[in-house]
Amino acid sequence: MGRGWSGSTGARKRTGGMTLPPAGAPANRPDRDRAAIPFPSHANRATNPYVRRRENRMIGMNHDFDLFVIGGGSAGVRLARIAAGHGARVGIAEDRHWGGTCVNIGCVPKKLMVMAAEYGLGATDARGFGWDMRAVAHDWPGFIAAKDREIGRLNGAYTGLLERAGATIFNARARFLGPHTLMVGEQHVTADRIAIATGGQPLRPAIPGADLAIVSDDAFHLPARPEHVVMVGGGYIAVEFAGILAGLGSKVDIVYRQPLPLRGFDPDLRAGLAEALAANGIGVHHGVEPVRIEAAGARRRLHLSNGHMIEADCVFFATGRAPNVAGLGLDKAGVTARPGGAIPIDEDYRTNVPHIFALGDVTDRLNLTPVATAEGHALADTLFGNRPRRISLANVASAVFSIPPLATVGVTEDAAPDGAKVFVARFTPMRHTLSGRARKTMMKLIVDAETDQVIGAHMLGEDAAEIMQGLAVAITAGATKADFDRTIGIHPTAAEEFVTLRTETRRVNRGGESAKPRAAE
Ligand SMILES: Cc1cc2nc3c(=O)[nH]c(=O)nc-3n(C[C@H](O)[C@H](O)[C@H](O)COP(=O)(O)OP(=O)(O)OC[C@H]3O[C@@H](n4cnc5c(N)ncnc54)[C@H](O)[C@@H]3O)c2cc1C
Ligand SMILES: NC(=O)c1ccc[n+]([C@@H]2O[C@H](COP(=O)([O-])OP(=O)(O)OC[C@H]3O[C@@H](n4cnc5c(N)ncnc54)[C@H](O)[C@@H]3O)[C@@H](O)[C@H]2O)c1
Repeated sequence: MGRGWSGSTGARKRTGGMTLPPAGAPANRPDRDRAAIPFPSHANRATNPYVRRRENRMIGMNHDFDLFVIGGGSAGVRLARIAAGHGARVGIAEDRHWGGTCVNIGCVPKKLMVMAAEYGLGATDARGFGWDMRAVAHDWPGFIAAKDREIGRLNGAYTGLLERAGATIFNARARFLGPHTLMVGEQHVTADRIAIATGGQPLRPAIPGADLAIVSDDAFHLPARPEHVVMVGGGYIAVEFAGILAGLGSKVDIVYRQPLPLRGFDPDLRAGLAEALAANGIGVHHGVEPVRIEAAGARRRLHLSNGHMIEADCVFFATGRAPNVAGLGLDKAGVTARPGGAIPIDEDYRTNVPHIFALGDVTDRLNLTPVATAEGHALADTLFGNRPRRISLANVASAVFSIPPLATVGVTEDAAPDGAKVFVARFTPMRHTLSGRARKTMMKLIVDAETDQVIGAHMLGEDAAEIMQGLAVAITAGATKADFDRTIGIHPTAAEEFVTLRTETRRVNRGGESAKPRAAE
């Protein structure tokens, strides 16, 4: 390379064999996290056909790197370490936190916070099982410190993974100077190929006083739990943090524009979640928008489109995210982006400039960590692993870690083909027969009437995310309702309901009303 990668960028490089956790992997599963992917790094360079081909032809040898990745989040880290493992000369820049949104200010700390809230609610529920739980109190600063220690451990794990895979890491911001040239911190770097994996950031509505609100980035480091919070938005983050904060003892109001939360999810899940929010003591204000925020000392007044005002300690915007492209210098490289910043790509993650790729949230397709990591892995295998492949975004399961959680895979009832069969079960889960908590579980299957294939599965209730992962395998494999019916359940579980749904609740009827009334549920 002819240059030393040290100094102001803080770049480091080490090589060696490697095992590692996937981005966002829960840290309490060390054995599973140690994926059996060896990274003999430079040994790979001798045997890897891509490297041999490239070195034979000397393609790209006048550039510093075969691949430079901008962004060390879920997509970028996976791409960089797999590409380096295939023997490519890889550089990667991250200017904020290794592991990106998911590890630092997203999935992982959020899930720890959900768990914290669930312990408190569980302690209350335990009374129904004979436990004396009089002294239940939560130590917010203690919990945040414990959470931060775990996130710090994961940050170190990510840089370690990259270094041991043989990638050169830069603790610096990168921007384009030209199609093959980047400014990384204070250094010029050139690369044969460049991947943009810069993720996204929270959006604030353009209303007066918007800066008086917090966004999800702030919520992970609040010095104290706000006593009263107004969540604005009805999406993933709004309902997840409403559950977290209410579970930890805050008074919570949630304000959203639609009649129900979680637009795009199955209508029964949405209705069930709205009921669950209210049952958790959350004030639900639907069909309204925020119009302005004003400060009243340390308190905040949120004025709404219906003329009402809510005064609280904190207004929390969870009103969507926008791709991170500001200051990237896309124009210098000739890369085009859509008006909101999303970078359009083809099926092989190529932007309009063939040697520049984009993946993960910056493309604003399906903004989930497992999608970002799968894209990174597929791109690395395609470019450097002699294994061209694409991933399918059909039947990607997802979960919302509300309290209770919900999870989904495949089509919703709204999107199901005419005549599809709908099976619904709604019941009080066993634990709440004794806890006394007014909480229902809802499960639903949607079956194609012609092929008998199960084309959608939806659940609201405890363990929904854990249960749905297995159903996603069945649906991806094309399981039919007859396959579900011949599967013997595990008793006593809630999950067994998915294999004992025998009575059709209704049919999708695009011509008018559903064939059977919803009351049949
Ligand atoms: C609160 C919250 C909760 C979430 N929960 C879940 C969940 O439970 N499950 C799930 O699947 N998904 C969840 N997500 C979504 C998930 O976090 C994202 O889909 C995922 O992180 C996207 O990965 P990425 O690599 O595309 O981007 P990111 O993880 O955002 O990584 C991009 C990185 O690029 C860096 N960067 C940006 N510009 C530059 C530059 N010019 N130079 C150098 N570095 C740069 C950024 O600092 C960032 O670290 C959640 C998101 C949020 C906000
Ligand atoms: N469990 C998970 O997998 C998980 C969790 C959190 C986030 N995520 C990802 O992160 C993305 C961002 O999450 P999010 O909750 O911020 O976005 P979202 O798109 O899920 O929801 C945004 C909400 O804000 C509302 N909104 C937008 N502009 C508004 C305005 N001006 N005034 C009032 N309301 C407005 C929308 O109607 C919607 O209800 C998600 O779409 C998802 O891809 C995933």
